[in-house]
Amino acid sequence: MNVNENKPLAAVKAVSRLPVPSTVRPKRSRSSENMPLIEKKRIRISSPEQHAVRRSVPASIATTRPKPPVVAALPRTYLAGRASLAPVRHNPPAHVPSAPAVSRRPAPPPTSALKTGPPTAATACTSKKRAPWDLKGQMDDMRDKVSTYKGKVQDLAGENVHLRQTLEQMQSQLALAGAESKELNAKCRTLEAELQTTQQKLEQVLQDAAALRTTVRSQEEQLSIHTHTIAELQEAKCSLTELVGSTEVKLKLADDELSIKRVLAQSLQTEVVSLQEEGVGKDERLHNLEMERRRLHNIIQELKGNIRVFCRVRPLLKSEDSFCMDHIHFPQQDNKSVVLSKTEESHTGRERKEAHKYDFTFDRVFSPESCQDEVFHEISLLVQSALDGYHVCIFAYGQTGSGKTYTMEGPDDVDSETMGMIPRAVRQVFESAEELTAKGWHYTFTANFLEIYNETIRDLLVSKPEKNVEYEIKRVSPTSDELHVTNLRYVSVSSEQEVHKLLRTAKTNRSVAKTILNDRSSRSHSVFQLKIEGRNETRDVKTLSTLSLIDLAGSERLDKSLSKGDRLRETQAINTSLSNLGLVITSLSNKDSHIPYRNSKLTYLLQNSLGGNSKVLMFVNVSPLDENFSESLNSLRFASKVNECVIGTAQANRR
Ligand SMILES: Nc1ncnc2c1ncn2[C@@H]1O[C@H](COP(=O)(O)OP(=O)(O)OP(=O)(O)O)[C@@H](O)[C@H]1O
Repeated sequence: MNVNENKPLAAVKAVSRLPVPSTVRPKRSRSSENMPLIEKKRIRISSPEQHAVRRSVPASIATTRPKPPVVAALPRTYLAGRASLAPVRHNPPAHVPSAPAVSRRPAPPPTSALKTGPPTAATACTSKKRAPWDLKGQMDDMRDKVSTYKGKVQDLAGENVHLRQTLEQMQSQLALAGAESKELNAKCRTLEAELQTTQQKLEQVLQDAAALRTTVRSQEEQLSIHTHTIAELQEAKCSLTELVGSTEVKLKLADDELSIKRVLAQSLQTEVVSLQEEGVGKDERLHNLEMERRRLHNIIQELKGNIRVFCRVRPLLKSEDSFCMDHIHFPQQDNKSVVLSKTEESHTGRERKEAHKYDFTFDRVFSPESCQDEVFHEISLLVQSALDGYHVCIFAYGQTGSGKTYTMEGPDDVDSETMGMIPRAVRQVFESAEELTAKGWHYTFTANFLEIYNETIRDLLVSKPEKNVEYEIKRVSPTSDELHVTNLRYVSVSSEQEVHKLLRTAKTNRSVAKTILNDRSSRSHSVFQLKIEGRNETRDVKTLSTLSLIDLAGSERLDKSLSKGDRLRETQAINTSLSNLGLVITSLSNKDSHIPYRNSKLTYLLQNSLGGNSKVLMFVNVSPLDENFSESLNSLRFASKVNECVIGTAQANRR
């Protein structure tokens, strides 16, 4: 631009001879000077940025943002134009007030505007070129120009005034806007604080809402459960209602039935009373019949003899196949005879003598074929007597190995068929006692099991006996006939099984002793006693009896056993006690004033069971072996003697 500034002046100097003051000659660019004024105006007005600025002003006024200072907001070119008093036609003042609202970042002025300088007098005259000599014309032109410039200056001054007013307005608006801004800031802060509080509250509310949602969910679950339960309950209620309905119907029917039955019951009650009266009479008759049965039963027993002897010959064992038993015969006519026969040679041995026969008759003879059940059948009435209040004593006598233990207890591998007299008697006692409860009888039982070896007593129910324990036979009291053994174990039993348990214990204890002391069991008496106490409270009757079941020691003779030392003493003791048993029975039979019970422990212990007030049964067990002929003969002779005895009439022990 500066390059072009001096060019018009040079041109003026070159064409004009009139002095032209350099001060009034404005510097103009050649391009600007040559540009028509209207075109310059068009450039300014048509500047799109200016249009944009003007258009944007009203829109900017609407915002609440603080307004920028007017001067700062005006484009530089705009101000520069004014400062240079450029002969540009400005927009009317009416548009100016909107200038303050121009945005802080106005659009850059057009480059053409920057390059445009104010029009010079020379450029104004270019259209009408005066001749160099036409100084007057030139002067007129200059005057026109001056007046034109004056008018412009006036316009600009007016515009300036207007702009100042606008500026003041804008400043006041700015102050207002500042105050408003402060107020708005304060409000904003308040609102921010409120917003913060609200946000906190919102967070709290959200948390609460989350918790509530959880609660709602659980409540919903519970609700669904409850709903389900309610549905079930309703179903149950429906079915119950139906049930109640049907039950009510049934109840009504039952009520009707009940009233009918009440009438029936009344008539039945009357009948019962008459039957009860009848029953009392029948009870009385029944009791009398029971007592009569006992009396008759006793008479039968007495007729059979209060001491009876059964003979039993055992069969040959498998190990005894080589032996024969031709010497024992059982006559066919009855079951009460047994015959022993033996052919004896003469002294010279040349001639054979006739066979000797020894006939024996007993209450019952059992051949080797007889089974345990058959034998027990014959003694069961006697066992029944024990429950009726009679002392009953059953013992087995015979030589060792003749079958005493088998008869009384059974074999080692005992079963229901081979069970001996003791377990069978116990079973019958308990079964009969049970049956008699219907007739008002109640029984209690006490059991003991002992053994007498070499005249000393040992408790078979005690596995490990204490040393130096004395077993003495004594009266229960000085006035009582009842006996008891000191330190002996008396076991209260209430069932057959309990007694069987005791029998097993005794068997074990006996077999232990047998091992320790060379077949001691054969040389000892084993005594099982069951004390039976009965009471009939309605009749005020009591009974007391003892059922004694005894397996005696082997009765072999001293000369045959060739015993020495301890064995001799054992044999002597056995023989003494067995012969004392015979003596007692004989004395009882002879009704002697003195009965030698005290001669042996066995007879002393059994005195009540052997005496007049008891029923005695002796098994004489016989071996089938012919080598035992003489022992068998002795046993049968002893049994015969016993069988001949008649012991006085037994009395039931009733109180
Ligand atoms: N009636 C019988 N039927 C079958 N076997 C029997 C019979 N009697 C006894 N026996 C058997 O004979 C053997 C001897 O019998 P048991 O032991 O009973 O004699 P015991 O007289 O008791 O002898 P001990 O005096 O030594 O005790 C045993 O094996 C036994 O099982």
